[in-house]
Amino acid sequence: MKAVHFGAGNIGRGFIGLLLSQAGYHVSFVDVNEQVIDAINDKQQYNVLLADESQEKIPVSNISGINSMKEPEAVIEVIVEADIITTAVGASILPIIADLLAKGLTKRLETANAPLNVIACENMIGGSALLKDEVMKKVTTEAANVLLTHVGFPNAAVDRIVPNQSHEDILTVSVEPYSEWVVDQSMMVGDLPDINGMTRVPSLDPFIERKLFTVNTGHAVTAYFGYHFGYHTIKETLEDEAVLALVKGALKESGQVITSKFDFSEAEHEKYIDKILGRFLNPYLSDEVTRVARGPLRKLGQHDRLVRPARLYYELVHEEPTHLAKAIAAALLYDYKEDEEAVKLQAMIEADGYEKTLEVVSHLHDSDSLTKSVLSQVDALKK
Ligand SMILES: NC(=O)C1=CN([C@@H]2O[C@H](COP(=O)(O)OP(=O)(O)OC[C@H]3O[C@@H](n4cnc5c(N)ncnc54)[C@H](O)[C@@H]3O)[C@@H](O)[C@H]2O)C=CC1
Ligand SMILES: O=P(O)(O)OC[C@H]1O[C@](O)(CO)[C@@H](O)[C@@H]1O
Repeated sequence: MKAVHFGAGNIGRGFIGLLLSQAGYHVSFVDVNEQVIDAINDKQQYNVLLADESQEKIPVSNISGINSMKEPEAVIEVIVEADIITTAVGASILPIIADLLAKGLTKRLETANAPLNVIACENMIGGSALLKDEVMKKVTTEAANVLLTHVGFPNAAVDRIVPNQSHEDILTVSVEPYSEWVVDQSMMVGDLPDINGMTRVPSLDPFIERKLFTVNTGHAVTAYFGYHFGYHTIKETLEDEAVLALVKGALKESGQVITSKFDFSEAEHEKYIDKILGRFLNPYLSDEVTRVARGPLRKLGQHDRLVRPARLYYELVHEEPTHLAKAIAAALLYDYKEDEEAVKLQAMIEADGYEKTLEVVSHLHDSDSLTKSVLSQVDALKK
């Protein structure tokens, strides 16, 4: 069995590539990072280290790598032969990889018509659907009609904390022991063999929203407050009782949205939140606030982890989400110079002010209650 995985980074090597290899697939990693691809081809194996008291080392083998900048034709060839395709490249990169995917899938139609699933494993709602739209824009109408029936793009939620790595061997990756990969069964085509660690569900919405608006909301809120108050790591930030209270406040607000929208009880959701806070405090992981805060323009997007739960809170709970608004304010103040999106965000604020920036980045208008709430929290944080 053959798998093609785009993105040999932290989640690629530490989670999806690991599970696919364990399930018996040969994994062809596709990446633009020459050093990583050369190392994969040179060593043909790497280790995943579990960040807990066991420090278990899991060897991953039956792998190869392709540099898509240098060998696009080789990527097309592996797509032709693939039994499954996955990605973990970052939401903003999906439109870029759609180009090679479209070429590979078009060529595949000439020789093979076995069903295929393409699963985007990114932190966003509807990642595979977005990738599908991008691919469909790049193929002929004739090919698009065949792809619609032969290729599934099931949406997925992926959850495993994999921080920045600092091992001597560039392929070694430390991961938290916990992991969850949930895939929308209704969007799959054909018979995909069982993959240990992948759960199929009839509808993904409750799982992706619960995950994005708890794990990712909680993590992002911690990171933006952590940066604002001068902390370096997530754990250090949460050890400050005052910040922990702010994070818990934000999770209570997003939690009310989740339990109002979906069939999770409040008690069950409280346990879910506690478990996540425990994961953030894992003493065996050192996770920098600047990694978790990365990409503030994406994270301030209207459908993402801060603004969407805050807006839904107004709609469903009919109150002001003060903690989420404060977190959005902290995100607006995020000025880390080595983060390209943070630099752009600060340039926008400098040129046009907070209101206009919120309108462009988060689709919030100056008359929105959330805008007013965020602006007053910006003033409070700046004092
Ligand atoms: N690290 C984590 O804890 C988690 C990350 N995620 C999601 O997984 C995705 C990947 O995140 P990470 O693995 O942390 O990032 P990463 O930066 O470690 O890995 C991304 C990889 O994609 C590669 N890439 C960039 N452009 C490419 C292109 N055009 N073609 C092929 N490869 C390309 C990069 O070189 C890099 O190796 C993101 O969407 C993230 O939100 C989801 C859950 C957990
Ligand atoms: O910041 P991104 O790219 O959304 O992805 C990383 C996030 O995903 C997580 O693993 C949670 O799933 C956290 O580590 C982090 O908040």
